[in-house]
Amino acid sequence: MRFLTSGESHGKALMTIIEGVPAGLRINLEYINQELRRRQVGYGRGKRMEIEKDEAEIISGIRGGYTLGTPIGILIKNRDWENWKSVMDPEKIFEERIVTKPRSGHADFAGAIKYHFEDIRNVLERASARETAARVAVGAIAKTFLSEFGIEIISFVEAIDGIEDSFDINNFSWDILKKKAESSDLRMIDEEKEKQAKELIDKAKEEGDTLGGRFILLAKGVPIGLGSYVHWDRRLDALISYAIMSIPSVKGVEIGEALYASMNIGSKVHDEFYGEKDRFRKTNYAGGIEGGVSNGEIIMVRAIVKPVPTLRRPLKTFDIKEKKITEGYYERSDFCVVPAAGVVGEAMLAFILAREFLNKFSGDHMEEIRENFEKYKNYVYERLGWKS
Ligand SMILES: Cc1cc2nc3c(=O)[nH]c(=O)nc-3n(C[C@H](O)[C@H](O)[C@H](O)COP(=O)(O)O)c2cc1C
Ligand SMILES: C=C(O[C@@H]1CC(C(=O)O)=C[C@@H](OP(=O)(O)O)[C@H]1O)C(=O)O
Repeated sequence: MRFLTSGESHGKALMTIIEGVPAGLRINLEYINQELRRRQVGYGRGKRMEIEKDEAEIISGIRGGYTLGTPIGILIKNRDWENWKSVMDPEKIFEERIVTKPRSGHADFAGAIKYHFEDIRNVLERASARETAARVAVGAIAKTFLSEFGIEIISFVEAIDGIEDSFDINNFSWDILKKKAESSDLRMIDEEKEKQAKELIDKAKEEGDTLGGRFILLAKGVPIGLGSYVHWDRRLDALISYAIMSIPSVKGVEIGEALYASMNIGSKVHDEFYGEKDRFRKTNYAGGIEGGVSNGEIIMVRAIVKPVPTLRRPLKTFDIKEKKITEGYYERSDFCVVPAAGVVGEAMLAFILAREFLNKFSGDHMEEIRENFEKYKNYVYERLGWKS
């Protein structure tokens, strides 16, 4: 399974083609749109989200509600394009709106030099995280596929700036976590902490600044044996890190409680076997992956998100036309994107897990994959002495 996306932030639309989705998977368009909405809302978003109302248009690969096994094409229109038609004209250059002042923290500077552009807009249009809407549509399909095999993914915000929620991978309720994350627009679990974080975001907004934080992704029901230890580019932890790190503004990825483990002795952090079907390990500091292979425990990924770079009180910049240090510029921006980035994280994790699941239990139709999976499940039960 693979996908490509195309589209500029203020262009006509975003597009994606997902290839390798097996035939016979039931697709619910409303579910895709629901996922797109989850990415759009979230405390700390700016004015652009008041313009956009992301909706997926299925172009190909799905008929009568089921996948055909052919490439799936999806289109998401940019409502804001109406306001940018002339600037984004594919044929005429719009001289009056050329951007020559790179914003620190964006691809603006390095991108303009790398691609020989005089107009930084050529960089920022594609480097923009607007593209992540297309990824979320892909993720909705991956999640639909995974749910057929009892695999579920959730995310929540663990920290905004210095305000931290506490999370214990060894002792938490999946249902409570999921419900709390979904019932709030900052996706934090502790109500008091969330209140404090919102106040901090409001303050940053007032002062023309931005905030970062962390989100956590959890995947439950992942079978033993996705990924592999046999080659560097097949390790599941490496594949997941790559995918999560590709999200704009994510600057760090941690699998399980790696930082905690690095500061503690081995006997405290390696997950001893307990042996029961409902509690096979005593702890899950490894976050469900050992040696690059899923071990049947909940997969845990933590992502570190930087404060978004466009500031209402912009930093000094180097004008690439005038070739001198000057004042930066500001149009509009989000103030905090940690909750939205978490939803994109779910999509990327879902894609990697679906792809690796298909690598292991491959088939052209869902029925074939189901058969392969059931056979393997029986084998695992037998190996571990469990009753099915
Ligand atoms: C959903 C989402 C929305 C974002 N919105 C903004 C924004 O409004 N303003 C901004 O400066 N950066 C925003 N970013 C982050 C930038 O796209 C990102 O920091 C920039 O492209 C540089 O990439 P890097 O941070 O990965 O190095 C957003 C990121 C995400 C995931
Ligand atoms: C459009 C989205 O996010 C955009 C991501 C983004 C950036 O620099 O990454 C900058 C902003 O774009 P604009 O300058 O048009 O307001 C965000 O709104 C989106 O998430 O759908």
